[in-house]
Amino acid sequence: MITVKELEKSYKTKKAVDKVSFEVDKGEIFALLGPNGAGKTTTLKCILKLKKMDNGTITLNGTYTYLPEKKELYKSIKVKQMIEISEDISKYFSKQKALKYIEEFNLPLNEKVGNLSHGMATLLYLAIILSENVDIYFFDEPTWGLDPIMQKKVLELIRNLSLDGKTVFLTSHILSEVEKIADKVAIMSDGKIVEYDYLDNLKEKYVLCITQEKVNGYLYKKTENEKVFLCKKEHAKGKIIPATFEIIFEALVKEGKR
Ligand SMILES: Nc1ncnc2c1ncn2[C@@H]1O[C@H](COP(=O)(O)OP(=O)(O)OP(=O)(O)O)[C@@H](O)[C@H]1O
Repeated sequence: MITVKELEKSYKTKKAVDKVSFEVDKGEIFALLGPNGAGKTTTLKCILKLKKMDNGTITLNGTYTYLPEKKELYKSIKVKQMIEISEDISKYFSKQKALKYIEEFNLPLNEKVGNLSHGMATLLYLAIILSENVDIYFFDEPTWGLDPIMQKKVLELIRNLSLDGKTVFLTSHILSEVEKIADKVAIMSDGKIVEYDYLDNLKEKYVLCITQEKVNGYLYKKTENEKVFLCKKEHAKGKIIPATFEIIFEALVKEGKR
């Protein structure tokens, strides 16, 4: 549903996205991960044609909607008017669904959007996006600023989209939530993709090993008399222990910045 090949984008002298390629299939949840400034939002904006890419090819097969990183909405209107406006401007929007989400998210229909808390405004934006019947859903940091209960609910709703055959592209900093829902991930560091695979494969592929020998991998930690490496299973030496997704992420990002 989404194909990105050799995408490049620079801001003046800063190469924000450097030859990024990946594919997302129908019904998949794909997570683009990386530390602050890695190039995730720029990649997403190039895909959505909100930014002009310098090089590369992008193919999008289907209708789509987008939850931006900055969740800004009209402040002076009420929540229920926001729903009515959404119905007017999008042919894919279901008012009935939106009202169901508004209730599920405990949002006050008669409150002005400008009076909602940061988390409530995010939930309103999510209610609108989730009420669009499209093929592909793009979410830039969908659970940013939400409490743990709402975070869980939103993750479940995103998971349900894929169970309905919808395709999901999300960016996130929260690895534990990505681990719960993503099928496939790409880890970005300094504009480049440093790892791209199905999440299950990724966790199978890497281990930590503690040894004094030289290892074909990434030095994760060093103490006085030991070195801990993250490496692919076939390169492991010494004492081998499983690597968590968080450790894999940290080691690959550190290496990517070198
Ligand atoms: N409009 C812009 N002008 C100049 N540089 C920019 C602009 N937008 C982004 N950048 C730079 O491009 C790089 C990638 O930024 P981007 O917002 O894509 O990262 P990100 O991975 O989404 O980060 P975060 O997780 O903090 O949102 C950063 O170095 C950033 O400073």
